[in-house]
Amino acid sequence: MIQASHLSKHYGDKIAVNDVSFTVRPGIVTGFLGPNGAGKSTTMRLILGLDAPSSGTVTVNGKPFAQHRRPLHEVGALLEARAIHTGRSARNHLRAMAATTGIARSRVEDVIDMVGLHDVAGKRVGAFSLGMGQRLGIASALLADPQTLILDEPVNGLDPDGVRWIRNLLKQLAAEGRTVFLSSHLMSEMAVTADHVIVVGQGTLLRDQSMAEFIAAASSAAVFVRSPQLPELVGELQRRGGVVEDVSRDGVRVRQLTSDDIGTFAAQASITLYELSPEEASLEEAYMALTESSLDYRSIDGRIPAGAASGTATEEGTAA
Ligand SMILES: Nc1ncnc2c1ncn2[C@@H]1O[C@H](COP(=O)(O)OP(=O)(O)OP(=O)(O)O)[C@@H](O)[C@H]1O
Repeated sequence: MIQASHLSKHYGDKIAVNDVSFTVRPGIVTGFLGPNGAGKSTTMRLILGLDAPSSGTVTVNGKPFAQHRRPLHEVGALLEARAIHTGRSARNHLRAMAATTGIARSRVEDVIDMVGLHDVAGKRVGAFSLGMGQRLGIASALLADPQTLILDEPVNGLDPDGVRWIRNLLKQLAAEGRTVFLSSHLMSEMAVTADHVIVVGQGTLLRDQSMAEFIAAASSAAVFVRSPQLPELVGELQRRGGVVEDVSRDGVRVRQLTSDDIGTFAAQASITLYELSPEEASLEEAYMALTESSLDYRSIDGRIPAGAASGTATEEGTAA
């Protein structure tokens, strides 16, 4: 469990994190969302004791990270943009980490297998692709079998196979009762990975709620219906209090009635339905609606300038 309480971080007069309080619970995947510069990486660094808060506190399993006797057994982390320029092989890199943290050598082979690096474990890390580097970073994070995982943009640089692999891995780790906290700009992926979302904008907490609640709040509460008996259906639904919009040859959008109501009323009037779809916003739509006003890097024509694009280009992932 990660608990932030009135956490703030200032760099000179720049407020990176502004009085943020939240709890990241075990057993689920929690997504950390926000525009570029919103304070996500800073918050993660504060959790890991890599930076000191200006005020407030943040604890992992009840204590500040640095006060744990064996911190790497408590928290595994993958942070962005710190390349490992080493002539060592992946296996030797992990063995060196294991030796300095009192972890059995056999565990190194376990994590190599777990992250799918078996075929390249003898290869020099400096020659790794971005995706291989990310897998090595994840292996490093998992090495001490920690209860809590903090991952900054873990899917960065992974191919579709790698993205699916990490999604399943994170869900499995959460199902084992671990705390999993990850940031990503890839909304479609976050939507299918995270159960809960914490959204920040310009350093402040904008939302802390379940994925389902976050999406439902942005959804229109309309239902799209298709029927070969559209005129009869429209008449029936209006009689029952439905507000009917966008009638076309394809179908109709209905408000003020639920999909259950519409299905029941259509059946009672012996009207055939071909489709009955509650209209739900995507995570991207929900996120954009919330953060539109807090984008730091909007240029005048609305494009994100080069260098501020989502997903930070890292050469290789690494573990804290
Ligand atoms: N060491 C630092 N010195 C000065 N300002 C900093 C420092 N670290 C971060 N900042 C500033 O704090 C703000 C938050 O940055 P942070 O990297 O935490 O955002 P982020 O949400 O992780 O962004 P991204 O999605 O681009 O990774 C930014 O305005 C950034 O420029």
